[in-house]
Amino acid sequence: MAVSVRRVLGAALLRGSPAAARRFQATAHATKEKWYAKAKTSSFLKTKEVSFIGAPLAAGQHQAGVEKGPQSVREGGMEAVAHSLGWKFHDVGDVDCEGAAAQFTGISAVDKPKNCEKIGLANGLIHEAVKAEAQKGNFVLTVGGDHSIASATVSAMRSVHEDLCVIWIDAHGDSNTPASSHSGNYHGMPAAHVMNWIQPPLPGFEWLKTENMLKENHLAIIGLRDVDEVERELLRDSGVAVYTMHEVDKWGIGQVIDMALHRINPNSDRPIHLSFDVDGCDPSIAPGTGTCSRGGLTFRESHFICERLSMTNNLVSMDLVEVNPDLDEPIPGRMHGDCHLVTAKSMTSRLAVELIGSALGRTVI
Ligand SMILES: NC(=[NH2+])NCCC[C@H](N)C(=O)O
Repeated sequence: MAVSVRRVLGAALLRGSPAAARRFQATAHATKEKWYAKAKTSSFLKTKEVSFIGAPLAAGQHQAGVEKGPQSVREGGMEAVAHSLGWKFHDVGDVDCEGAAAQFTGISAVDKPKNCEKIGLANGLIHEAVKAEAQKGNFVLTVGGDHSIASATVSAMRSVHEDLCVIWIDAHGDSNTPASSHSGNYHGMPAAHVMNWIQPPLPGFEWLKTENMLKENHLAIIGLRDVDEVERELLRDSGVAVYTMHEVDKWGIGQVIDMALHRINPNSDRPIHLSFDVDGCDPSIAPGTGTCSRGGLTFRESHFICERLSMTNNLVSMDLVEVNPDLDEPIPGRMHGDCHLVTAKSMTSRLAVELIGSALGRTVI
């Protein structure tokens, strides 16, 4: 570490910029973080082991195919990538979302969200699986499925880590209540639900306890550009730290992440969960998802988020959601810089594996 800092400092001085060198030194000192993520795990983890949980839930939206997300990430080389970064990889398998949902056969007690009881039952299983893996002290990687699963994963992580804070990457707020939602789709509601904005309690979600919900000021959402009217008011009036694409344009992703972390984790002493919706990325790099929105995060901005969070040494878990292989586009051709361990067949699945790699500590040098 010392060598690399000196090298960069030296380079800055050689370029005749002592101010830049001082700035670099100040940042290195202030963040108290190591520059190489590869060798370490989060200070909140007991092991350098990833638990991979497949959560093939599709009932929170209407496009078929998103249930194939976990398999596409597995086949895309996830295990090999994790191994190359020094992690043991434990594939827990897929949660039986369909089986759980099939247990509800009646007519739903509510109009909105659609499929409420079915999603609640499936999410209950996901919640238990995530909690069990987190209790072992492993890094928990849950691959969706649609973003509905986040109320299960966040509350499970929160039940193990009381101080948990969450970075939520998304084109959408996912902060609708049944009353504010136009679509009635639950994948537009999990953030609101896990912050206890939805009353009365939803049928099927009896496992979701108030003590495992997230405080508004422990959530930061980044990448927004497609928000519903009432949802906008809800977010504006809340304590959630919201950074839309406007803020990303204005400040750059580096500043935005630092501001977000400062809001939700000011003393860098809280464990962090990353809930990454691939539709936060621009459709030009992530076309295989159900609710695309133009003007999203670039390839580098998306990776920077994962790299930066890995470097905090506080990242304990991650969701990667909304990859829909049926809507995806083929990879146009291999490039020299492509990692040979990533064997995904289509663009968005490939991006998902690569982003998880960055969150697990992949660095250029
Ligand atoms: N996780 C997602 N892709 N959410 C999209 C939500 C879209 C819209 N705001 C809705 O509530 O229906």
